Amino acid sequence: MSSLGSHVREQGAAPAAAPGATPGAAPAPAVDVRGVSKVFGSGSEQVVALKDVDLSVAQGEFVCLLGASGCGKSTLLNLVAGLDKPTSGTVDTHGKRIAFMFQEATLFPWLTLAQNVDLALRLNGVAKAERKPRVSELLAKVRLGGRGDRRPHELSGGMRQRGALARVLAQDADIVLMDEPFAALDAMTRDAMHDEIESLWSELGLTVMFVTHNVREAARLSDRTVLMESGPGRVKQVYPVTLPRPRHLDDPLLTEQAAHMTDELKNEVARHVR
Ligand SMILES: Nc1ncnc2c1ncn2[C@@H]1O[C@H](COP(=O)(O)OP(=O)(O)OP(=O)(O)O)[C@@H](O)[C@H]1O
Repeated sequence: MSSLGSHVREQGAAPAAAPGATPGAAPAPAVDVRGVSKVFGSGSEQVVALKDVDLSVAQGEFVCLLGASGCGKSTLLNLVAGLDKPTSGTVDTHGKRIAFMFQEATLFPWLTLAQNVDLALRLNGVAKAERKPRVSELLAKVRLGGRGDRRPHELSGGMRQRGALARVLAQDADIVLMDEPFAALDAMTRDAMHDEIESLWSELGLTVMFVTHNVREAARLSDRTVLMESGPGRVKQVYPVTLPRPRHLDDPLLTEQAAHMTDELKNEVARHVR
């Protein structure tokens, strides 16, 4: 483990209290990654995707993972989701419910938006009688009220991601893992989605781990941004982002914070492509 890794652990032990938490109470952990390494393949084909990663995320915390392509961000999310197992080390999510959101909205194209959300509720064990009002409520929450009869191809990219968000909410998750969810959206839509996810996160007390290549997005959204290094993937630096919320991308203080992180990221990318 690097000394920066231990910095993460200290940070994770006592971040800002979660929205709705008892004032002064230490936030409970939602995710504990301890000494995690992940190796793919073997022999000359072997890739050490992660090495000795330590990271704690508190309940209600918003953490962004930033780093050059291939530094293991998605691998780390997959391990937290339980979709894959570490080669060594442990990942503990304390029995919490986890939902995943990807860059491409994973809506079934042959179902309407309402049916997509209904299916997520059904898979979550919600009784039929409760589902219809719940679908309407969830679509209203992501500002898609009245669009439930549309199929995914009839929606804009931003609307599809809102639909994906409604499906995430239908899963009643405590922890939401987001892998570059807004990367394919235009700047204006992305901006609106930032407001959306921030207000849902705050209202519902979600714990979010959010992968991005976009430094300003990380400064806009996160309580802490974790910069990862590549070859092998490790935690390089952790940046607490303490700017008041709601934040605005054009806030000079946010620009300043992002510039600081950009310098480190540029060094990291340059080191990787050398
Ligand atoms: N299933 C797999 N088999 C073999 N190698 C893999 C597998 N999954 C990931 N890798 C390798 O592990 C490393 C980390 O990949 P990962 O996708 O986690 O990085 P990333 O930081 O999310 O990249 P990007 O930003 O480009 O999405 C890369 O070298 C990748 O090629």
